[in-house]
Amino acid sequence: MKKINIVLFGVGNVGSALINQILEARSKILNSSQLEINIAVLVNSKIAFYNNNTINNSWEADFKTYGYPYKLSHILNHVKKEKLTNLIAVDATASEDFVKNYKELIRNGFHIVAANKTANTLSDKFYKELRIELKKHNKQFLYETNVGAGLPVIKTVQDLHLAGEEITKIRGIFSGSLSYIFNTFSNNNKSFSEVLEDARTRGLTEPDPRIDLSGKDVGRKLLILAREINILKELSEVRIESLVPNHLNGKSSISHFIENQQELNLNFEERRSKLKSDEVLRHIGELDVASGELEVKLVTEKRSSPFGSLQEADASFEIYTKSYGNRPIVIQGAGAGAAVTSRGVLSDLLKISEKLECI
Ligand SMILES: NC(=O)c1ccc[n+]([C@@H]2O[C@H](COP(=O)([O-])OP(=O)(O)OC[C@H]3O[C@@H](n4cnc5c(N)ncnc54)[C@H](O)[C@@H]3O)[C@@H](O)[C@H]2O)c1
Ligand SMILES: N[C@@H](CCO)C(=O)O
Repeated sequence: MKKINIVLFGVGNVGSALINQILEARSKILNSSQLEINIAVLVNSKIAFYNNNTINNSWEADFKTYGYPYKLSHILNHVKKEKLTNLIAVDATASEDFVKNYKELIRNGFHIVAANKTANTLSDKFYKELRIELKKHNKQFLYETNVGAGLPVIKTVQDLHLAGEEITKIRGIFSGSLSYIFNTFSNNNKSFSEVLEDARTRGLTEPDPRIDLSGKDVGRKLLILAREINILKELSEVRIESLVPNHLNGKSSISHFIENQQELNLNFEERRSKLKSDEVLRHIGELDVASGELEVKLVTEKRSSPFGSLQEADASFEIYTKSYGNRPIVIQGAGAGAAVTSRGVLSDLLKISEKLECI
């Protein structure tokens, strides 16, 4: 019998879906894998709820009622005091600041599972130091949902690379958010801001939708895959076409952007009016290994092409390698959404637990 103790940072779309999936799957996992999953602490940006009993369906009310203003040091003291082992920190925040805590968490016995892409896309220096710290403390760090949400993209690229397969190019619709937005926008008469608002309220975009529209989210994913195959780049080196006008960029608040998002309509209306009846807009990421170029752009595709015929929030990744020649490995499916993402996080948790000691 094994038990893992999770501290969940980020109780938003993905974090909440994860708790509900764990509640639903917990007894099945206990029976099939002799693994008990305990969510020891729930944390959002303000409060932490220390769960001394088994978490149950009233977790949301308990979190609000019994949550205390939180400090990381309190959480570290709590897990020590309670002698919790097999600790895993889940980062389901979108915070650039939070990842600065990873090294401290590792030093205090935590493995890490991250949906947050930030830790893998800060400087090359941070990227390498984090891996040194993990090795030093014999801790694991899994982040499959960083690219393609629940789709097995990172593992596939890692396995090919590890086996000595030469990856030559990765090209695709990297963003489930923008896939949904441009599928919908190209196929009806709704304004761009209406489509964007619909995607946001369905939990399909980043908490700040400008992270998607500016191309930064796809740029991050390209960088993550590039680093997996030893292409040492910085985010600033990715060539990105931003779809956010300067006056609505990251320097203003999210609510200011949302209040003014109709200002995007004119530009996108113009792009849509230029489409022929057999064409659609598609947001593409490309990593060319030979040139070392990483590029993010909005293009026009034929409706009948593989990318043009994608539906809903589908992402699609074409991985070109030496052995597969000009017929790439294709990984395709929903590339955004809380349910598919949290399932990917849960799968990472189970993978980590396989290597942990029984207690
Ligand atoms: N939604 C998807 O389809 C998807 C897919 C892949 C990856 N992700 C990633 O998952 C993460 C979460 O996305 P989401 O849609 O659930 O976001 P969200 O905004 O709904 O939730 C984020 C949560 O993090 C909390 N938080 C912020 N700063 C914190 C801090 N310092 N400490 C503790 N908690 C903090 C917030 O209070 C909130 O509860 C993001 O990094 C996103 O990129 C999402
Ligand atoms: N913005 C992400 C989903 C949330 O991380 C994507 O489009 O893949």
